[in-house]
Amino acid sequence: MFNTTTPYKQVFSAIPAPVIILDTHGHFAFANKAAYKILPTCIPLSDGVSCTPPDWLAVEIDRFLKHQKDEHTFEHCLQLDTDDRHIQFTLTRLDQDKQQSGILITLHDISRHKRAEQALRLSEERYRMLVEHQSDLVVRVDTDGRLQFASPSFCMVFGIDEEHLVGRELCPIINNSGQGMMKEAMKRLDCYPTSCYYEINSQTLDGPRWIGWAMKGVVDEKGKIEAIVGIGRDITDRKKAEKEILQLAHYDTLTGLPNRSLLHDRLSQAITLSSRNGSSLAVLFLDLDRFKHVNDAFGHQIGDLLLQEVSRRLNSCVRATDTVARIGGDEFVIILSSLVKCSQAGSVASKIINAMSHPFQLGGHELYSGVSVGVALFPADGTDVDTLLKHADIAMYQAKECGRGTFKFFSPDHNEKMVQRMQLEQALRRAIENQELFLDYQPQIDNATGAITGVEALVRWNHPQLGLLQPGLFISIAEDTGLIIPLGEWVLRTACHQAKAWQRAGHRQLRMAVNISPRQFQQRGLMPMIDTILQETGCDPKTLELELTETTLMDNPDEAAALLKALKRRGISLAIDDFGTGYSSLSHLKHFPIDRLKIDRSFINDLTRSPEDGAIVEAIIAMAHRLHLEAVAEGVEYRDQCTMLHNWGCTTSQGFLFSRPLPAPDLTSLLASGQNNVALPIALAP
Ligand SMILES: Nc1nc2c(ncn2[C@@H]2O[C@H](COP(=O)(O)O[C@H]3[C@@H](O)[C@H](n4cnc5c(=O)[nH]c(N)nc54)O[C@@H]3COP(=O)(O)O)[C@@H](O)[C@H]2O)c(=O)[nH]1
Repeated sequence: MFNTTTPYKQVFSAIPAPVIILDTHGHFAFANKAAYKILPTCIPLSDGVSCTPPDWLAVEIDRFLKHQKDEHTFEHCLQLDTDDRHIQFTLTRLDQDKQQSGILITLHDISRHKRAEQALRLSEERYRMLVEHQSDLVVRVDTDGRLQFASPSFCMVFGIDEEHLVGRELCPIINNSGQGMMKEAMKRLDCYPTSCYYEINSQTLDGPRWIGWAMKGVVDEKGKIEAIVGIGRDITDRKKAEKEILQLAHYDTLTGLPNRSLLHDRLSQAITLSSRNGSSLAVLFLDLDRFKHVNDAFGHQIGDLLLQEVSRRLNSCVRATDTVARIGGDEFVIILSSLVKCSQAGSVASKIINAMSHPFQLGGHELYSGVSVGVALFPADGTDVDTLLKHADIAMYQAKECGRGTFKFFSPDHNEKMVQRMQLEQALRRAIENQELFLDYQPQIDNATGAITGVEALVRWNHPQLGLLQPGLFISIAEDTGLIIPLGEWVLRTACHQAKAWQRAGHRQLRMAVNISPRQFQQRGLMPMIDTILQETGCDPKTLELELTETTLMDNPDEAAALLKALKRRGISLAIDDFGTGYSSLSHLKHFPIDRLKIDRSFINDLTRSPEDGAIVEAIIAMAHRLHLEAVAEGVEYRDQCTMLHNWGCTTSQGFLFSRPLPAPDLTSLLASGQNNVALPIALAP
């Protein structure tokens, strides 16, 4: 029998581990303090007093004794205070003098370990639930890229039998051509084991789908990759949206051509390539001639069809490696890369002009639309994107000035002119509000009496640095930039105010002629603007005359006729300016409610020396009479010109012979000077 007075007791009392000793009958014989702490209710013995152990322990003791083993371990859960405590019991025989003298029980509190185990189990369960029920695809592969695990979603997407997936290579399943992906991922994860991402187009049971794979390396305790876990998500919709956004950002929706932004990229790349291999490239800037007219006359739908057809024709004129871009309404840019000879650019420009000269059959209409092309060369005309585009644009303007339907290479001289033009444009924007504009008035004379029957208002610009500028220098800029709209409105208002002032001063019949530019005439708000000014100034509409060029009217004859009729209804008279220099269709002319034809001064100039000019002028005057129109001669500088005109029946003249354009106060004095007329050439004097 175990003797508790033996040195064992002292030893066991001193150690911190809980220990219990049972006697040979299996009764409690001793428990140290640590054991009491754990089993205060289960070990109801006072030191030295033997008592039987609880049933659950007695069963285990029996089992131990029966099996004759040296050691027996079991776990038991004890309710201590409010806590459940998991205790591991280890039973060992105690021998004294080779006789069994008792059983030693060591206790080990494994509650914390148990809790951790349970937490792990729960967490695993949670992860399993997540993996098995989520739509993302989850795989784990070994370092050879062979599957160790795949989520049910993966098996479903790729039509794989779950039972036969372990050991299969992942790459052939997700993308046949993606064999290298795993190797690459492995290499990358080896260097940076955090994670990497691939987007792979896979053939799934639902057809081709884009899947984004986030890969993460699983490392062993030595930090070496032992597997890769991949989470895949279907990103097909995102890819589609990205493609659409890219398309919108870089391509013109109407024609499908690259837009300005993509053009910049392509041109920049082409410049880099050309610099590297020492080749040339050309930038062609194209602007359709008369596109606005097509839009106005046939509507925007036909205008759109025209732009689409133009795009097709342009593409057919260049190589597949060249770029055709649409950068605005009717503006296109072409990049011709890797030119062998710069003259090639001219050949392509000619080809384009020829392609555009053929009629377009659109929506039942046969349309014609030419194109003007400007060419800038790399590196001669510029070595960066902006300069090349700017110079090609300038060259295009020059082509337009040369009569449309042509091409021009960029020239630095022309550039100088363009720079001046741009400076003037900037200054012109401020000219109206800075009150730098003013009007001169040139008298129109009755050839029979010498009376001043009217005046033409002519705008001038008192430029703060350049001094007095004539309209020939700035009207075309105003027309091209749209500034003609506010400028024209200012001219009309000022002229009407002046007309009203002269009417008040007694010159009630004095006609005030005002030039209306093509763009002003096409402007939708023209009629309301004229009405407002007439109302505002109180000017009698019967004294107002609008001068329009033939080209202005012929651009869209039907609309022009309607507008002219509306003007006539208000009592405003109408004159065709510079007659003979534009292209009038006589059949249209008879439908226009015109009052006067102003014979262009180029015919008057040589009237006395050129029988041809004389014949033209005589014919115009005769035609005017037959059409019940008045003929007015402009640019009359010599008496004999005036005599000839009078003899042919021309009733009115305007020119330096009578008076140069005058400031309003000077004309007021002239009008007030007496007979309200100017000296007529002697031969005509009444
Ligand atoms: N849209 C607008 N156009 C305008 C306006 N004001 C003028 N203009 C147009 O600018 C062109 C040039 O005009 P300008 O330099 O004023 O020249 C006019 C006359 O000075 C000039 N003229 C008149 N008589 C003679 C002459 O005997 N010899 C000669 N060499 N030149 C002469 O002719 C111009 C008037 O021409 P026209 O208008 O065709 O009657 C000119 O086309 C103007 O129309 C404006 O406010 N708006």
